[in-house]
Amino acid sequence: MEIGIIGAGNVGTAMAALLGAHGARVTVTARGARLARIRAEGVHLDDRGTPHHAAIAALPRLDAPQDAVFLCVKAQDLPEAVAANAAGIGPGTLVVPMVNGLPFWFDPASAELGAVLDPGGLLRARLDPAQVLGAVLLMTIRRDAAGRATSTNTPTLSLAPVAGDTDPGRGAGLMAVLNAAGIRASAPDDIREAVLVKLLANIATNPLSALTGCSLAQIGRDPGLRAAAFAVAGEFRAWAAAAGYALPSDRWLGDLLLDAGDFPTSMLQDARAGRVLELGAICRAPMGLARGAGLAMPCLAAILARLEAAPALPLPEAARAAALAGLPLPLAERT
Ligand SMILES: NC(=O)C1=CN([C@@H]2O[C@H](COP(=O)(O)OP(=O)(O)OC[C@H]3O[C@@H](n4cnc5c(N)ncnc54)[C@H](OP(=O)(O)O)[C@@H]3O)[C@@H](O)[C@H]2O)C=CC1
Ligand SMILES: CC(C)(CO)C(=O)C(=O)O
Repeated sequence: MEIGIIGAGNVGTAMAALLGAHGARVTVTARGARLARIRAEGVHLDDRGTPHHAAIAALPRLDAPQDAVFLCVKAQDLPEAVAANAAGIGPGTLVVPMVNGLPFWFDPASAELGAVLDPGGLLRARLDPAQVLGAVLLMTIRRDAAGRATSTNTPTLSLAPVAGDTDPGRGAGLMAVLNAAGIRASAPDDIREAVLVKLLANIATNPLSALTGCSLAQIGRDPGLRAAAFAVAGEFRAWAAAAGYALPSDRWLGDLLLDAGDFPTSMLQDARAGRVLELGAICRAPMGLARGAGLAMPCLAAILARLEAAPALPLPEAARAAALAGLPLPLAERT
């Protein structure tokens, strides 16, 4: 099986190292200095103390159809990445967008989602829903200046077709390759519900971490930050309940924060590096759906307004308390 990995950031590097080190035929795409370094040194992952290294093919863009392609870019970069790698995606290629947030395939009929997640309609035009496997990745990954990745929890991937009429077994071969590489891959009963469960963690923590510079465990330990995270989670859960999904409790979220330790969320990593934040898929798309259902998300809206008004991100520690003051928390979350 030929596997293409588009994007050699945190997720792409970790996937390429695990798959490549376990004998899968992998080609990764990268740009500039990162491409040169992968060609010279391969890809490296330290997975909870176990090193994985693979010398794999690296190209600026895929040049031949693959059996499966993992899209390991930020959600807002998906259209450009798919267009640039069109030669690697044939009609028989399985396409796996490894993005956080609401994915473009979540509700193809929603114009509201399309406007945020696939503004030019390129993803819907180029990708047949029957070839897309929805994915939810549970992994905490970061990289050092040399591009070597470190991950601190068991790599766990939920994977399933997104179109109702696709053979649910499609992707079974890919699943076997992933499991052989130590990635715990399985098919959830409902891939959309799995997306929302992960999104509960992201929507509650990523913007808050980018604003304040705090890790997941810091958010879990600090009463003010935790209250804000739980307030956003409550707003999101209310929309999900109206849409027919029961999401896990604040207790689940609190445990996740403390278990994750001092991990800087992917959005905090972006804020520190001055990169575009993944706010469309993680915040604006769900807010749009909630708005459409007549539900407001005032605490999330206030955090977004503060992110937009911040002169630089994350805010210095001295400015943290002022940034959190006056957030519209429900009574239950006020300390
Ligand atoms: N970090 C984590 O622990 C986790 C992240 N996620 C999610 O996974 C997704 C990927 O995140 P992550 O790996 O952290 O992101 P990174 O920013 O680390 O990596 C993104 C990669 O995409 C490349 N890229 C950007 N635009 C394009 C393009 N147009 N064509 C080709 N390549 C492109 C970048 O290359 P360049 O550097 O050249 O710009 C970079 O290598 C996100 O949705 C994130 O939220 C999910 C679970 C955990
Ligand atoms: C680890 C986690 C769940 C944090 O919210 C994540 O997915 C991210 O950092 O983007």
